[in-house]
Amino acid sequence: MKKVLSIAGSDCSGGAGIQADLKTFSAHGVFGMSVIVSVVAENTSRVIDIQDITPDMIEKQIDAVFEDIEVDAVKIGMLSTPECMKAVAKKLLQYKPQNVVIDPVMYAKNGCPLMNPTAVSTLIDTVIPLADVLTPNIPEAEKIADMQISTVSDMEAAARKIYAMGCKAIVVKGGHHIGNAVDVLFDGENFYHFETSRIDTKNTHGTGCTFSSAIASQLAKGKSVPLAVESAKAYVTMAIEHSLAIGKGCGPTHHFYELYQHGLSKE
Ligand SMILES: Nc1ncnc2c1ncn2[C@@H]1O[C@H](COP(=O)(O)OP(=O)(O)OP(=O)(O)O)[C@@H](O)[C@H]1O
Ligand SMILES: Cc1ncc(CO)c(N)n1
Repeated sequence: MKKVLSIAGSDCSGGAGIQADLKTFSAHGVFGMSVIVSVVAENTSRVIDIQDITPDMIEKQIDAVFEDIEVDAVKIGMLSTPECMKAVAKKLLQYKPQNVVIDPVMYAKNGCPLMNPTAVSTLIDTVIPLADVLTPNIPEAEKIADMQISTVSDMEAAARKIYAMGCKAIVVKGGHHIGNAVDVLFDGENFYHFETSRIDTKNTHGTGCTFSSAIASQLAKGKSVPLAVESAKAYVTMAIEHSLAIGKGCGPTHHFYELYQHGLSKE
């Protein structure tokens, strides 16, 4: 069985973060592991507080996994401060895992900040160059590329600009756009567009976590980057179609075995 590690924050309400990652891994039939970087007291409506795990403890969790288990892919989510980023980057440079998917989480769906704004330069200098696939949403891509994004060609321009920062491929996600949900992948050579109709729901908490974890799962199983992104887009679309009206705010995506079994090939 392929083994995939999530390095991310914990969402106690279960819809995003480490919890969404582990559910996505299970639905893909890969063995999920987790290194917790921050504990977030949050729900579908708001973030109440964040407690970062110490850099030393982040490093020790990563050591515990890598000294014992062969890791086929890593998904990285919320890294709230430069200190957390540096601890994770140091260990990635030490263990050099394959198939690193980085979701540069800055805000929750309800608009609450999850990354300290002063950490953007550390994200660019130390984290982005470690990504095989980077998956910013539009507001994140705007911050990283320092430009406004209003059209699909702006998404392409931002993808080029961020690619030049050292990641091997980038997907600018179109969940925050209007009209169809278009994601733009750039691998340094080609652009690929993955487009679906926009699903009319407010229950999109954790879509980005679901998408990046699905990409990591598919890369672990040997798919190329474009095929892994295509399949992850199909997975997250189904997970949004079946999303749950849980809580008072933006409800979570749904991961269930039947969805995987009937909707996607098991491979
Ligand atoms: N309403 C929607 N209908 C169809 N697809 C959507 C919708 N919202 C998001 N998506 C898709 O979900 C995936 C995640 O994109 P999105 O931009 O929502 O990520 P995100 O903002 O990082 O998510 P989050 O921060 O909640 O984890 C993308 O493939 C995007 O196209
Ligand atoms: C812990 C965590 N990571 C990521 C997100 C982004 O949705 C969230 N809301 N919470």
